[in-house]
Amino acid sequence: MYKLAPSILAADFSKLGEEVMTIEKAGADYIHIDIMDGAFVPSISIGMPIMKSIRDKTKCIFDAHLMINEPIRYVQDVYEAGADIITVHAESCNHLDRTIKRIKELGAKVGVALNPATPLNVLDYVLDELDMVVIMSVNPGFGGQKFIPYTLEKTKQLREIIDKKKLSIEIEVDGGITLENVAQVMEAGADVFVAGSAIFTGDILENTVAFKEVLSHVSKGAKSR
Ligand SMILES: O=C(CO)[C@@H](O)[C@H](O)COP(=O)(O)O
Ligand SMILES: [Fe+2]
Repeated sequence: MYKLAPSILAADFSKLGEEVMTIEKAGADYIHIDIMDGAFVPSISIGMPIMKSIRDKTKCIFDAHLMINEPIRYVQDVYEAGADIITVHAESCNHLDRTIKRIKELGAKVGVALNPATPLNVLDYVLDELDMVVIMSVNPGFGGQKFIPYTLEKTKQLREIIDKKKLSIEIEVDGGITLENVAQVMEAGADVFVAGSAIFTGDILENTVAFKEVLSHVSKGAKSR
């Protein structure tokens, strides 16, 4: 089953609780929460108090995407704020293996994100420890950027590796996904689709329903998951 993970980075924060309830009603699977530190990425976004404030508004899975240097310093706080899946960037961890183990010890699911230019082989020795790999299809730091087409090939390669090893790891693709290009991302082999501006610009309910409609149809070449 394909999953939709609206990124609240593009939400109207003055009515965040309401918007989260709207996307849940329309079928969102994960709530994607982008946490940025102004150091690993240029921008600063939101943190644990905001996560906590919406935790009781929805039963959706909280998918926290940490764009912060040395995220090991904060994984416990993020978990306690309500994260179900905690994703760290391979590029931001001095000790990726230790960071993965720490997240698992907490009882959260663990994801590792790769910037567009980071090769897949950085995951060679840790892949079977992971619940999710996040292929960044934009350079992290901002919503509303254009999808980088070469990340489709990277997604296909990762799909092949995961299938060959018979691992049950979700592939999430994050950045620049729209109703126009989502079918290509499905065909490349992704399981989870992050969409920020494409969900929160205009009618949130209609946008979410439209994405769910596309994701419920297995397009030519795509496998049913
Ligand atoms: O992690 C990031 C950006 O760094 C993403 O989660 C974006 O926030 C997705 O937003 P759109 O590209 O869909 O507007
Ligand atoms: Fe993200």
